Order: sequence, then C-alpha cells, then structure tokens
Amino acid sequence: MKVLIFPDAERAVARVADTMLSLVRANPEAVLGLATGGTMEPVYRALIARAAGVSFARVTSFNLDEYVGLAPDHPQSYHAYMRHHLFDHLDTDPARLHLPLGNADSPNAEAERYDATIAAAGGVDLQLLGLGVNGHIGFNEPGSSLGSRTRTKTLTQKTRDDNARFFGADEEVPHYAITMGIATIMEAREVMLLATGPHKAQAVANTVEGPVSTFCPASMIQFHRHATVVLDEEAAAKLKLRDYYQIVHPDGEEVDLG
Ligand SMILES: N[C@@H]1[C@@H](O)[C@H](O)[C@@H](COP(=O)(O)O)O[C@@H]1O
Repeated sequence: MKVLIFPDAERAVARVADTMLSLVRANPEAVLGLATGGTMEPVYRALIARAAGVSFARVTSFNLDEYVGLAPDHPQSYHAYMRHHLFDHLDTDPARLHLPLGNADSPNAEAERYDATIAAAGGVDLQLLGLGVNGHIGFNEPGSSLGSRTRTKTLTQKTRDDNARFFGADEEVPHYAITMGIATIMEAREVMLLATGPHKAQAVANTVEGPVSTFCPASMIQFHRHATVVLDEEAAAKLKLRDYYQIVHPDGEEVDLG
C-alpha cells in the first residue's frame, strides 16, 4: 500500500483528479469506480477543470452505492449528486454510467444485478474511495463481512447523522443503502482512497496501521495489491509510521517511482 501525504487538501485532491485523468488518457474505455460524499466534490471540480481535450464518451463508471428508496431524480440521491458534480460537465454517455437503482422493487435483486453488471463490464480499473468517520467504505459499515458482495446494508445512526447535512431539515436520511461489497471493491484492479481533514485522522490510522478488521472495513485495503491512500496533513495526523510514507513537502514534488 502506498501512502502519500500532501501539505494540504487541495494538492491531495489534485493528485486524485490527475490519476483519473491519466487513466482515461491512456485508456479512453477505462472503467472507473466512483464515490460520493463531501470529500469527492473538490475532486470532481478539479477533474472537470483539467479535462480539456480528454473525452469521457467511452468511459464506463460504477458508483459505490445509492440510498434505498430514493429514485434517480430525487435531489439527495447519489444519481443526482453525480449528475450535478460530474456527469453533466463532461461528454459522458449516460448509458455507460451506472449506479444502483435505489427505488428498485427488490433492492436485494438490484444489488445482485449490479454486481453482475460490473463483472460483465470486465471489472473496475480504478476504484475511488472516500472514508467514513467510522471507517466505512461505500456504505460497508463496521461489522460488514470482509467477503461481502453488493447488497443492501442498514446505515448506522452515526452515518445517518454524518450525512444529514446533505438533506433538508424536514427530510429523513434513509435507513438503508445498496452498496458494493468489500470483496466487490477489492476486485478493482487499483483502489485509491482519499481522506482529508482532522475528523478523518482516527479512521485513517485505523485503515492504514490498524489490524485488518471489520471494526474498520477500510482496513481491508491493506490486502489490495495496488492501493494508494492519499491524505492531507490533517488526515494523516494520527499515523505513527510517518517516516515510512511519502511526504510531499510544501514546495516539493512527489517522487515518481514508476
Ligand atoms: N457512502 C458515502 C461514502 O462513500 C463516503 O466515503 C462517506 C464519506 O463522506 P464525506 O466525504 O462527506 O466525509 O460518505 C458516504 O457515507
């Protein structure tokens, strides 16, 4: 696992956006695994700002998750988030952009269909991951099976509270979500986890240096053969093995080891 610590969130975000763009430049038919949440908003802004001359028309994408019960046109759905923050700003082909259907008649059947669709597309080349304060990835909450496939999950009160800021005062945060499973995420050929800000520091320490455990589902990426963790200094504050990581100094450049 490669750990990159940037002096500030802006540079960490730019690194993630650049990785995505390089992949699409190299392979215009890349399959991207996308994530939502506040952390990803500046990533998508940076991606759009740098995307001149790069076509996304043949890119396929799979998002990690969607709230159960929200239709694609619901303003708080992740479908709407993705359109608003990314898809509407690029030359994407809507037929190639996949998210679980939150208002499917059978969420469990939808989860199975979604997993099969990822496989049929040949799997994900690069999976982007945010990090829940409780160590979740996608909506794989603590206690999730490390071998799980895409399925429905009950959201913890903590996660519902954390995400309440995206919902109106009179709206209830859904109790369930369809999320790629941990094993599904681990099948991506590359994973890149981005965490920024002091509130993520403990979850980052548990993810990078803690035991691999369902208490922190993100810790499973320690087993991934091509995982990169991109952090700002604040999110890296609780790491103990700092000397072993690549620190990008304020005026410095990341060392490219190929
Ligand atoms: N399902 C998403 C996760 O994929 C995301 O990583 C997490 C962190 O969100 P934020 O970036 O807003 O802290 O939020 C949600 O729960």
